[in-house]
Amino acid sequence: MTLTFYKYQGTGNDFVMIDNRQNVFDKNNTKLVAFLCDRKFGVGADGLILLENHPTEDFKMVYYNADGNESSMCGNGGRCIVAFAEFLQLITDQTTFEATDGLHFAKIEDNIIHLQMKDVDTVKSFKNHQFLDTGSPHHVQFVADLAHFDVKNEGKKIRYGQPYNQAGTNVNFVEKVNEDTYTVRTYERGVEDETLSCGTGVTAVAIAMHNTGNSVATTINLNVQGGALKVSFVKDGNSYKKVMLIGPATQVFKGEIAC
Ligand SMILES: N[C@@H](CCC[C@H](N)C(=O)O)C(=O)O
Repeated sequence: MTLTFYKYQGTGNDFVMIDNRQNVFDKNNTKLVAFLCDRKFGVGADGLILLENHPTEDFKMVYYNADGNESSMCGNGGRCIVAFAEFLQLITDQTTFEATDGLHFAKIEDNIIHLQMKDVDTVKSFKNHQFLDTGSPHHVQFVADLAHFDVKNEGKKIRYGQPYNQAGTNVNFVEKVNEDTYTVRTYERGVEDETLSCGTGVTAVAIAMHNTGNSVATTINLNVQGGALKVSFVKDGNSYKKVMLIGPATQVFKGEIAC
């Protein structure tokens, strides 16, 4: 069988994107997803995303990590699928779609995707880190000299260590640039490596920085390995609402692969 796919990237977090409105894709084939994401034997990507029909909203997003398993929300993937929906002429400049963590509103302004993320009601603070769920689970921790930090090995220890164990977490290492700007490097669960950017990760960092009093700003700039993102939010009591992940999403190429 020959499969038509598109490749997208959002600040360097890259995805195989498939239009599955005609149910062309074998959704339970973990090995096929892992093969397509394999950088040596397949297309190569951090994850694979299916765009599917939805009974009431514009479309449905189904997200798989590079290891082949369906996973929780992907923020950069969410921005990329909005760009893909516009490319397919399913939407114009705004949309509501369903992902694993619920409905997401998004708008496109000057080619930049503004994706609303789920509300965050709980930020758990520990001595050296914070833990929160922004659609996916995130450990947030300051480190010194982030540019030379061993993200892969230190991230892996935390991801598989207590209290996360096998279910795991994504791990974000952070350095402050100024009051409203941070540099972030992320070890991603399901990729089991550092990625160039993680959308739910920078969202978690922005909220954690506000929650811990490191920033009073409600729009935070995040520098990642693959570019720059912004996260804005409104603090309402103990909750973070109207959380927006803002940044570019680009189609890289279209292809066909025998599988
Ligand atoms: N790259 C993503 C996060 C994808 C999910 C994550 N790997 C997990 O399984 O928790 C993003 O941009 O948010």
